[in-house]
Amino acid sequence: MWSGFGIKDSGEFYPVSLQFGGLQRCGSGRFSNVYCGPMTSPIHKEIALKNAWSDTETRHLPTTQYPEIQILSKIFHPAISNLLYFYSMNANEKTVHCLVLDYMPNEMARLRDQGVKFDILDAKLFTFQLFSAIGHLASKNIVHMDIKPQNVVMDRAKGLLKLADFGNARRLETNEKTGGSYQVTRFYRPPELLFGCEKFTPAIDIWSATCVAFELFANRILFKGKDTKDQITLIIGVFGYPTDEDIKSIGVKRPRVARKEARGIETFTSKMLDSDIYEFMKSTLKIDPKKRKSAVDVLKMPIFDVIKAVPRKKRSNGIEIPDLIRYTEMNHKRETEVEPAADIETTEKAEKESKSSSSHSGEEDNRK
Ligand SMILES: Nc1ncnc2c1ncn2[C@@H]1O[C@H](COP(=O)(O)OP(=O)(O)OP(=O)(O)O)[C@@H](O)[C@H]1O
Repeated sequence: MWSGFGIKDSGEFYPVSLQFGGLQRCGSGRFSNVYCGPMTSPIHKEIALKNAWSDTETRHLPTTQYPEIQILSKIFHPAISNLLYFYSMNANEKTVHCLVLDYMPNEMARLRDQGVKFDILDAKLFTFQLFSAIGHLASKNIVHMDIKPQNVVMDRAKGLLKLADFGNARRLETNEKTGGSYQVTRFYRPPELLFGCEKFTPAIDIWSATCVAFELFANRILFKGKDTKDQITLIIGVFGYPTDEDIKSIGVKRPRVARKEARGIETFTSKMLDSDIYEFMKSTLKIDPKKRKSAVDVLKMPIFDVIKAVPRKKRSNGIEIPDLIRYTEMNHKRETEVEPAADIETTEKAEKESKSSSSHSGEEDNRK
């Protein structure tokens, strides 16, 4: 039994006792272990438990103020691996923040590495969900900042997708700088960051999500640069050297790479014959982030008509396309169990109890 917190619709936390069945490790990151299995109390549900720690200035923060928890407590959407509960524990003199998240059985990057190919209908279905997730984030002034296949989890059989890993996500109003070229995994990094711009904008996620969508449609990585310069060269090879207007709008110096004529995204692959797919990509892969279509506008494009068609189409596995009608709504209510009224005293008590608990699996003790 763990003393942790639930999250109210308002984003406030309330104390709650948490219990799990046998959890198995199902993923890991540089500063996290992820376990999957059943939660048995206060609700019965398959969950992913992310045990995360940090080696930066955030390492002594109380769990309620841990940035990933702060961000996740402000969002809730069916295409996001939502934070359901959280608690903390001490391991090796570190605070380990334990996030109870919506679970999905497949990671997109692993499917890709296993050679799984998506047909056009499924690629559209998953792209629609990815863009509805970032539409929700933009409506809450949040930028994910690390959209890539490793952070996209799916239930491939049911045709469902969720965006995961909010460890790099930022709120726009904080006015922090992005750190330019070092943010967002290289293949998915938009031109403005490659050129050294340090502003956060939701358009960063639009570029990255389109690169992920391209992988769903074409089964290969769009821009696989060896380093920052090579990444810029590959992008310029398709869209041409940035115009003076683009450079001025982004507010950076001209990139020092050879000038190239634009080949255009259509010539990049001959297999994707559906012109709606190119229209979508042309509207989101713009060098100037201000010219990229927003996620909400992307969701209205003809590429997704087939996903919205009634009666719902059957996918190649014989299962109907899931009902995504509510995905374009940006305000979803959290499905909470009983919500005991949280007063400050009980919240502080739960945090103390939670901190004094020992490691969930012991593995976090051995990782630095
Ligand atoms: N909700 C989930 N359902 C299923 N698996 C998940 C879920 N969340 C994360 N995982 C798995 O755990 C892995 C690591 O999770 P996550 O990316 O959140 O950790 P991280 O520490 O931020 O990783 P990194 O260091 O790569 O940024 C994911 O790549 C995925 O395989």
